[in-house]
Amino acid sequence: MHLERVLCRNFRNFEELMIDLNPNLNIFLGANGQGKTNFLESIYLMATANSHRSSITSEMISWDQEKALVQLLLRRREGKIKLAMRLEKSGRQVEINDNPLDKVKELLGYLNAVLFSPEDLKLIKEGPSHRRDFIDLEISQVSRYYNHLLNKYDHILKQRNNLLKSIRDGKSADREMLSVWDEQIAAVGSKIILKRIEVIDKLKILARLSQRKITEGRENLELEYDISLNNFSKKLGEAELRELFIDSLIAKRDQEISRGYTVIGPHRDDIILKVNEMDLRKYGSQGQQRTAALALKLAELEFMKSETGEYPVLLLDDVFSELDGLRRKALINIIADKIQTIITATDGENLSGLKNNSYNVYQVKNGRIKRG
Ligand SMILES: Nc1ncnc2c1ncn2[C@@H]1O[C@H](COP(=O)(O)OP(=O)(O)OP(=O)(O)O)[C@@H](O)[C@H]1O
Repeated sequence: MHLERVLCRNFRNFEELMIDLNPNLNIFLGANGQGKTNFLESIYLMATANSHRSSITSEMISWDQEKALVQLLLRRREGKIKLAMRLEKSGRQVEINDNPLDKVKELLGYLNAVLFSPEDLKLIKEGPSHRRDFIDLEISQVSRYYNHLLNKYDHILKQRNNLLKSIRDGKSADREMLSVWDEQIAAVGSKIILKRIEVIDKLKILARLSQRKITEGRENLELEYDISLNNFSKKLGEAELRELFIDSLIAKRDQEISRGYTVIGPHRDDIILKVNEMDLRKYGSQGQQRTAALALKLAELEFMKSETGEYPVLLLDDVFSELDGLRRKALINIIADKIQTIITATDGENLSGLKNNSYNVYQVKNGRIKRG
């Protein structure tokens, strides 16, 4: 798939912007703070229905305005699609081919995009929530049903936590109601866990391949789902996993009541990353961590291709200056003509290897973008 046109009106520092993109490579150059990341944000917002920088709609609207619009023309194998998001301080509305959708999340699955930015090192270095978000966002882009499960799980978790707090604080003694929530959280949570494991099994093969390629066979990257339920075995089917989930909740009853929240479930799980059998987060060098972040992103591209039959759009936010020769080469080889890529950089210094393709260059200055 590729984007043909991006239109932004009163989005961040863009008053009115209409950019026609090259189906292969697009390079956006500009000094710091001119609007390069804002441009990528407008695209990623349409892929994930959320900004990667802020969940607050009003922050994306130009400061002196009440409303903003982002509109994309997308070409997929089955034809052209027009996606639009209208942002107002009170919320967002989305449209597909000029037809409004009921929920913003229904935008998921039309535009698939992979974003790689220096921030992605957090995926390796920081806490489990970054890795959970990574896997959840990735699956949500190819499965609206999975996203629906996540929303349902969040809702059940909140209700269950409220009840646990009330019991702890002596405001409620409704332990029977707790059993009802146990059933519900286990039913939805088991589905989420099984899907994550299935996807991680695919990703680990792809990421391992990428890591070996980038390091010329020196590093083996491994990914493993780290589940918070005791006695879990990969052989369990959905019904058995649900039973195990409920039993585990019952075993944790006193602990959960004294803490006032749910201590096990997919919201507490993690992904363990190892290089050559060593825990990457704790012991990996900066270089190994950067390579793994890149390998995961490359795996994400291939995973989406295998799920949807088309490569997603690749957004690279100022990453070339941070990559060494080998990693840069690996990324350039992947991009080569088959994936529409949108790159931002402060200058073209590290991008020379890319320019064999057909490409457009744009200059970004103070919220204006000009080709050439
Ligand atoms: N809601 C908004 N309304 C108007 N301007 C905004 C808004 N949000 C951010 N900006 C402006 O956008 C600019 C930042 O743009 P952006 O983050 O795209 O920078 P960049 O070109 O990617 O630079 P860098 O290379 O430093 O990342 C800043 O000048 C900021 O003041």
